[in-house]
Amino acid sequence: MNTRVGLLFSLTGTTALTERGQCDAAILAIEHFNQNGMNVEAIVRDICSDPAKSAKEAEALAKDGVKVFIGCYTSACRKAILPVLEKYGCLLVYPTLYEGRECHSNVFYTGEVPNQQVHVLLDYLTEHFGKSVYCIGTDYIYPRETNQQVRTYLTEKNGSVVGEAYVPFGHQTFYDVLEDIIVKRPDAIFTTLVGQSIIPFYRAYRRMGLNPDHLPIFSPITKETEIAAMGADYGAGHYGSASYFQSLQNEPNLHFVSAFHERFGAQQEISSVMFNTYLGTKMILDSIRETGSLDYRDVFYHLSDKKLETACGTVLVEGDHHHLSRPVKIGRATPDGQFEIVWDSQRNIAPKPFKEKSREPGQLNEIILESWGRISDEAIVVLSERQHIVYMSKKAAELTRFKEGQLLTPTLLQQIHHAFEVHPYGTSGQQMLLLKPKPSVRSSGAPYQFDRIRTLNPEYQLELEVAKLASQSCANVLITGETGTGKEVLVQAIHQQSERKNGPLVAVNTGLLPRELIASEMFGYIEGAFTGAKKGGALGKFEAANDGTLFLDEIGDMPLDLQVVLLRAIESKRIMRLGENKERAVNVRIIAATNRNLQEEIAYSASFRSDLFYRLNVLSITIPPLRERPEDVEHLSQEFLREFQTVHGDGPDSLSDEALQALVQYPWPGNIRELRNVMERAYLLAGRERAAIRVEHLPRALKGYYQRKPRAAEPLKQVERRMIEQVLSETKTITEASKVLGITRSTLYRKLKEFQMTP
Ligand SMILES: Nc1ncnc2c1ncn2[C@@H]1O[C@H](COP(=O)(O)OP(=O)(O)OP(=O)(O)O)[C@@H](O)[C@H]1O
Repeated sequence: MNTRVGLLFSLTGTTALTERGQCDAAILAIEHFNQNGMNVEAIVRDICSDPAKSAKEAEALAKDGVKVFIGCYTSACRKAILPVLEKYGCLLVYPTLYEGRECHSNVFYTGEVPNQQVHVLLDYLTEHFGKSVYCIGTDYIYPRETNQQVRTYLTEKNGSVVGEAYVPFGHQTFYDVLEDIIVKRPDAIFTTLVGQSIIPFYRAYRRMGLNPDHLPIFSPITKETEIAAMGADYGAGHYGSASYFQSLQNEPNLHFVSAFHERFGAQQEISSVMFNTYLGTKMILDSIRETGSLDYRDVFYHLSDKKLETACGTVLVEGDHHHLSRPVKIGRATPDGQFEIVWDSQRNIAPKPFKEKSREPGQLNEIILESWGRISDEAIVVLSERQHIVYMSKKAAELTRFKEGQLLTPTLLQQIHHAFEVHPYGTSGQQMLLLKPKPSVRSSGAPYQFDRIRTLNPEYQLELEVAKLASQSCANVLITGETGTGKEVLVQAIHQQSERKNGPLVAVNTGLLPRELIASEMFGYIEGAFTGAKKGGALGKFEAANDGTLFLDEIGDMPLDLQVVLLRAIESKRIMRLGENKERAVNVRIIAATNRNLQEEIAYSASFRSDLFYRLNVLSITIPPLRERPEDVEHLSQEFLREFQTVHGDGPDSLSDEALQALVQYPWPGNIRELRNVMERAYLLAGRERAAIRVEHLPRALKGYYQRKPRAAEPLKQVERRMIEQVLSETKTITEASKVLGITRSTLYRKLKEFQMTP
């Protein structure tokens, strides 16, 4: 057999560190193959970690009759040569772990895919260290795709990615990223850095005094070769996963290691990508010899379902997509640069290059959506039929704390409507929401005044008196009330009637903002303060509200450490922009709002600081939920009908008795906001006649309340019990349920006990 094989590896360039060993492994496999009287010629081409060069070199060799290629370490290089493989009918042995989602007819994949390597690492990590992870990677296809899968996988396990950073190929300084990691306090770091950058990253980690026992680094890439290059001390204690480790003590491996050392020197470390290169080269050459054909279709047909005993255990070629089923291990690096096996699958793990994410199938084209979401500045959220978030664009992730896989409960949906202008697309099946932040400065437009806030409820009337008093003072105010009860409306009225009415009213919703953005949103930053900081810096909400009112919505969701900073700013009336050490005086009046019981949180879970609470709670106003003031339902509904006449044109101007009865008896978990939405829907359904809204115009959930026993017959406790039951059935954990219900976990547990319910 006289065959030429093109070895496409980077012998120079940023990934040469790893690829040189792969090239040696391919050469060794070819030499071993030739020992049986064969004559395969290896033609080595340096692709310099450059996709364009990879395609150029591959094409030149293919034109010259080369049919078999081995290499192309990065996914970018692999994808670049696919058109060449198709054009000239060549095959590629791709011997590197990668992100999956590919099954090309001309490629034999002998590296691991995420379910064989990344998922096992995450399982181990979450079991032993915790569920919050910081992802760092080189900025190209593999790390971005892999980290997306990390995010999805962790979400399924109720974990989270608390930070994510990408650096260009060859990046050398990591102190900024490590500082960010320290601030975000993850339980572990997950790195998909490749090439030369791996070395300074692990070294900087050590030099910053971090300790692998408390904050270990997990990597599918950093193995014996990379650890040898950085110095074994720097790698010790960190984790990697693969099917193969040099330290495996089985016969085939002892034989392989000794052959390798004999050929390339005893100092040469052997990593899994090198073993996978040796294995792939050997398997493909054996197959070519056995079929006597260089046609990739014959070769793959012959290889399909082939089983082989190897140094990493039994491997099996999955015929329909040319990936390997294999056992997998997790290793912890030891001070001698090797890996001690801490976990072993002990059985084959089948490759799932297309493992569905936890997404439900739908009509929206995922690929288009993902590319659009990556490049556009739109905040896009896609909901499944069952109201789970199945996709979020980069911008949506930046602007909200939502996670893919999360259930968008009615409460959360209402919060979205509160903070964003929401443009929905699609009515059945999946629904796409385009979110545009509402302007935070609310002094323009037609803000609410006290005369528009009417109530027939005596308790609320007293609270409104306090609110009017508050508008005449400059004391801080804390407004408590369930979502949609009209807290913001009240803030507008207070501001409008205060002496600051000509100044701005600026709102910050700390409940929706990702944790890492809260400080910069509130206090602003200077240019260069952090990666991604805007040129010229940015003004924070405190400064934007100068001489006006700052409305801190969802204050109960503010992380504890930021509560300290906020308290300092409120007390000193001075703020410091991020990255600057100059203090600036600010003159703002603070009105905070929450739907939680902060006193209970202080007492039971210490999740809110009492000093901040007392600083904010100088004047406190509680808005009763709508179900406790059924006397307000009728006049609010009438008010909405009048409003819709102006907005939508002619339509119904009254309510039938039955419809009103249903409205009065319904418990209104979404309060006035929900009532407004229900009325708008009914208004549009009822048509242009000036008739009355009837029960059939109401949503299904409300129809059942018509002709029920009067509300008084359904005690409040019963309503409470029913709501808890409903939320528990829609959520996965007590923490999630308590958030949706707007009460603390301890309160929820108490109520479960009281109602004799099990979570
Ligand atoms: N007194 C009222 N009269 C008419 N509409 C009202 C009144 N109070 C609230 N609304 C309407 O109800 C909706 C919710 O009000 P608002 O945003 O003030 O509630 P919130 O308590 O701040 O909600 P969240 O807790 O979700 O932030 C808005 O559409 C608002 O216009």
